[in-house]
Amino acid sequence: MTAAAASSQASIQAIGVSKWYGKVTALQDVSLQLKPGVWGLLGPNGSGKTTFMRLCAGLSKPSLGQIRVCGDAPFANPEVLRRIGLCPEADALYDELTALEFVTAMAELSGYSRKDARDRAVKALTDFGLDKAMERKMGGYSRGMRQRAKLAQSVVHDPDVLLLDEPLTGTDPTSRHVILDQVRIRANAGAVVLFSTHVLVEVEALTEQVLLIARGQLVAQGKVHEIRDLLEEHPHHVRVDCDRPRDLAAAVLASPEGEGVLGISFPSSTEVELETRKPDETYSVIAKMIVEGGFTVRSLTSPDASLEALFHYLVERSGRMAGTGSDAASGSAKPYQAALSPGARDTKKKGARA
Ligand SMILES: Nc1ncnc2c1ncn2[C@@H]1O[C@H](COP(=O)(O)OP(=O)(O)OP(=O)(O)O)[C@@H](O)[C@H]1O
Repeated sequence: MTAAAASSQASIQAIGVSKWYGKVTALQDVSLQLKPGVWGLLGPNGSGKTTFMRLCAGLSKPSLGQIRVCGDAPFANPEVLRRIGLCPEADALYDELTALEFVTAMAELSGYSRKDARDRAVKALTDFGLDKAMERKMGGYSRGMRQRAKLAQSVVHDPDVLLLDEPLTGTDPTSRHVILDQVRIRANAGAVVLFSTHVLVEVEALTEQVLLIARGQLVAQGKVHEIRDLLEEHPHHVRVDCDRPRDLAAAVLASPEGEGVLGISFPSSTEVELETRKPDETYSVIAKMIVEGGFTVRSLTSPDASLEALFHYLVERSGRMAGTGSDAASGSAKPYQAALSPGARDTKKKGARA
């Protein structure tokens, strides 16, 4: 590593990165470039978030392609590793140690003297709201406290690149507030913060910049509002559990506002499920028909209100567009990041209707 690279700006770059574990493809041809700021890495379980974080943290090497952190490969590269902080998803703490002992030891591993390491540990633990509990053994900590101890160790050496794998897992609203504040402070100070989660609202509270990953592929990259547009664009399902589901379906279809409905099915004898491209209109027409027809409704739900549905939709659609069928993990589906890059919104819309 050169002196120039050692002082280069904080960044993460992936160039055609794939990672296999035996026959399992955990990541497939991921390319991206991240500058300072907070980046939300969104993906359902098993989509490759942790694998990507581990590659960035230098804990493993890509099977193909290159990862560069601050301009250089992180694997077995102490100069780069010194600039990286990782809060792993796994809850692997030493229960017999106090948080202060643990975070001090982590700072010493980063090369600080015992005294400096301890001072830094006290500051990091205080920043994460553990000032009163730092001398207690972590075995007695709640989940949220354990999470904050892990976060404190990830920032104790003031890293330029902060990798946070599902950092809000098991935290209560107060802990979340503290954690999100610290993430903002680090990003404002010039760090690249990669924040993984499967919950869109967690990211929305922090940043506009989102990377969507599914089945190991980067399926979309853009601003939160662009992702929201995609959510609106993809077919939405509304399920109603009521006394006369077939009559309700007929009433909705007969109404002029029911024209956005693309399909109807009856998952059980008391349920009707409508597929629509215009969820707002469909919700209002259902409500109107329920009142006018005097239906008795037990529940009205959307089975795909979560991001999970969007991931499946994007992966399937990108697979169809690339002519590879729905199993994008085994095909060469084109990710959406190009379509979602600034100035390319029209391309995306055209592609969406193709
Ligand atoms: N060490 C490993 N050996 C074999 N397969 C692995 C290994 N690590 C991950 N995988 C597989 O790679 C894929 C991606 O896993 P990864 O843990 O990166 O996903 P994730 O998005 O972090 O999931 P989660 O949200 O559940 O943590 C999964 O199919 C997983 O089973």
